[in-house]
Amino acid sequence: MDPSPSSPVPEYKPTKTQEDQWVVESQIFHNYNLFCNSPPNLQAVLLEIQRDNHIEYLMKGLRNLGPSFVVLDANRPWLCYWILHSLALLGECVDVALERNAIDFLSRCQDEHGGYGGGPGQMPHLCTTYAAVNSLITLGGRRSLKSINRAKIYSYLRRMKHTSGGFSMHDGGEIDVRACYTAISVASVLNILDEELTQGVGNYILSCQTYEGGIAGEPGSEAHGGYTFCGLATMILINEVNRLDLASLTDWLVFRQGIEGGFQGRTNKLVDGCYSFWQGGAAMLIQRLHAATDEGHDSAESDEGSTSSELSDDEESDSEISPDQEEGHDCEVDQVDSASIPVHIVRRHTELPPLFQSHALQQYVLLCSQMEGGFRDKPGKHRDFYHTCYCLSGLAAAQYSWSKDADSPPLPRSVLGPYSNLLEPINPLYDIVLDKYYEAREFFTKASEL
Ligand SMILES: CC(C)=CCC/C(C)=C/CC/C(C)=C/COP(=O)(O)OP(=O)(O)O
Ligand SMILES: [Zn+2]
Repeated sequence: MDPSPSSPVPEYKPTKTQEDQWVVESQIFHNYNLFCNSPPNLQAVLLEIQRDNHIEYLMKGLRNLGPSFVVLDANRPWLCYWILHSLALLGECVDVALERNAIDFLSRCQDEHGGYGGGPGQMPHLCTTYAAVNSLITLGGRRSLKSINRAKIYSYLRRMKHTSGGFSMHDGGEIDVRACYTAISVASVLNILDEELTQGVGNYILSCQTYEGGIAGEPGSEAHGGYTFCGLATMILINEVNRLDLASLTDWLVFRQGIEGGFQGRTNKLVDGCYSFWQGGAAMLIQRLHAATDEGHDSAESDEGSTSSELSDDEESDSEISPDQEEGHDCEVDQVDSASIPVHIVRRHTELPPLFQSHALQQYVLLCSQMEGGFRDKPGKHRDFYHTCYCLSGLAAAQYSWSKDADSPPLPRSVLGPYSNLLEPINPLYDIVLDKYYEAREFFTKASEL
């Protein structure tokens, strides 16, 4: 039927997001076309991690924080972490002078009542506390680890604890899933996690899982990759992951990978290199949870049959799943030695393939986010240390998401490009390079025994 002249078909007007999507897709596919139409020797170069350029960019950034890290802003512990962790992923150490400078600067950010601020004299904040602690662990060594005042951090975390079960980002600050993650991650890695801190956290995170399956920043908000990583990692660290609807979380997460190869942070938004870690790291955690329950079984069979992702505190008791856990009900935190969970996560490997298209993600990071030094969100954007850190962390998550066991490196087929692209392995729960995590674990276990 002809449309009536009195009601003409409205002119099609794309939304701003659709227009952005077309521009981004055309830029991304331009990069991919360039790659496909290049001779093999050039293709090999395009897929290579430009290690030297990245190291130069990162070292310059570290030095530019100032001889005494005097740049004025509230983000310096974050800058330290993003740069130091990126260097560690690339297998690079910093020299003694820079290391001392970083330790001294971070010590000056430590508040007299506990926690770290964005700079010396600034109010302590959970995000900068997380960034400072992860930086000092990444630097490693006695001097660095000893500089962290665990007793005061514990009292700071207790002060940030809110009656809702969550945490405030700072005195009088907002309560959200980031605050839960940063508080629990710091407490866990420093070996000061106890029931006073974990109480009610699971309920709070659970109230943030949305109808889509992902996790939002606060109850009633939209599911987002950043918060999904934070919520999932927190639930694993407090040993309550079983309470989440992991099936719908997994569905939501895997559909966030776009045809561009990268991940988007939320439905109908653009892909962005930093979600390589927030989504890719979360996918790696879910895969490790499967490994935890699949151990000793045929993976395909147990993939269908397993209903619980609860982690128990020793290898033998892995099969002892209580009827409650079997049905996915609440679990009892105090039965479990939460301190052993982070090691279980990194020790358990699986022959299950990654939950996402690992090569496609690596291709996005290498061909679209990688610059002559540093990484970016997407073509057309500038590089920065945040995206460099999370593109590299996501790349590591993709490379290590398919290895046969904890002690063997990934097979060459898991690594896109030359095998020399392989980065250092991480503990995805904290996003800390694995050998630095083990060093800190040993140090803070002994510190507790004293
Ligand atoms: C450890 C720690 C503190 C983690 C933080 C996690 C994290 C990255 C949260 C994301 C915050 C957020 C709502 C971004 C949306 O930005 P946007 O609207 O610009 O981006 P989008 O379009 O991709 O959603
Ligand atoms: Zn981003």
